[in-house]
Amino acid sequence: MKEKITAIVLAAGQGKRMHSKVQKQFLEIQDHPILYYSLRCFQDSLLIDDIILVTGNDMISYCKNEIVDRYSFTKVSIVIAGGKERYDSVYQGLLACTDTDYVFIHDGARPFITEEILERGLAGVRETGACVVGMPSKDTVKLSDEDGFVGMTPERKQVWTIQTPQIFSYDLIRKAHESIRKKDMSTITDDAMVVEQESGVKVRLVEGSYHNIKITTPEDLDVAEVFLKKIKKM
Ligand SMILES: Nc1ccn([C@@H]2O[C@H](COP(=O)(O)OP(=O)(O)OP(=O)(O)O)[C@@H](O)[C@H]2O)c(=O)n1
Ligand SMILES: C[C@](O)(CO)[C@H](O)COP(=O)(O)O
Repeated sequence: MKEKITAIVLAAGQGKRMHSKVQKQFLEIQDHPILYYSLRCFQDSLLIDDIILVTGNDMISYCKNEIVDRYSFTKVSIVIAGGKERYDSVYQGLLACTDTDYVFIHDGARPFITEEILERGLAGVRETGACVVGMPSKDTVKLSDEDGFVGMTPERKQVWTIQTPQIFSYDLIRKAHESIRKKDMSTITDDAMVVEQESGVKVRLVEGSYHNIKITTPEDLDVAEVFLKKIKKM
């Protein structure tokens, strides 16, 4: 039987670091909400069968009417409410999956994914069941000690900055979430950490792109405008 691949797109965050009235995933760049761009990529992708859109309880109608229906995102099978933390929203997305073999978990605040990134992610997840996209760090990274001094400097060629999508075999990520939810999750900032901590499975790193930024603070909007203008010219 053909395997089923689901994208879980996260749009339930408050965007506190953006300091805007409208949550950042709904801010418009080049006439479309930021959330539109990643949904467009998943909708058009030959790899993706369905999309679960996770948003705030108060934004479900908006997402259904102004995003899913308006842009005919027919692969969106359900729009559901997320939770307080990102990992709570991911968990709600996982619970909403039906007969899924692989999940692509993606930040709705990352508009610049491409079909090539999805292809690399799918090839990567087939190796062990867990794959994250990221890019080798262009900066030297230092870990601070508790007093604000340099604790250590990892060798740069081993340092990657991590993006989304993060791609998993459904059973693996679901079991890892069930297991970690009984513990302290306060240090969990991405999906791979859940698998790293709760299973012996190695997570494959594949290249995303340096364009695949997360819109987090106001200056990211300026960068996104420039990237989009460039993409539109291509
Ligand atoms: N409870 C949450 C928190 C985050 N997200 C989503 O996860 C992605 C990455 O999170 P981040 O950039 O940290 O978004 P926010 O939590 O909205 O930002 P902030 O931390 O500045 O409040 C975003 O698409 C965001 O909407 C989510 O679905 N549910
Ligand atoms: C998952 C993530 O986008 C990978 O870079 C990131 O860790 C999300 O972190 P945030 O604290 O929600 O910005």
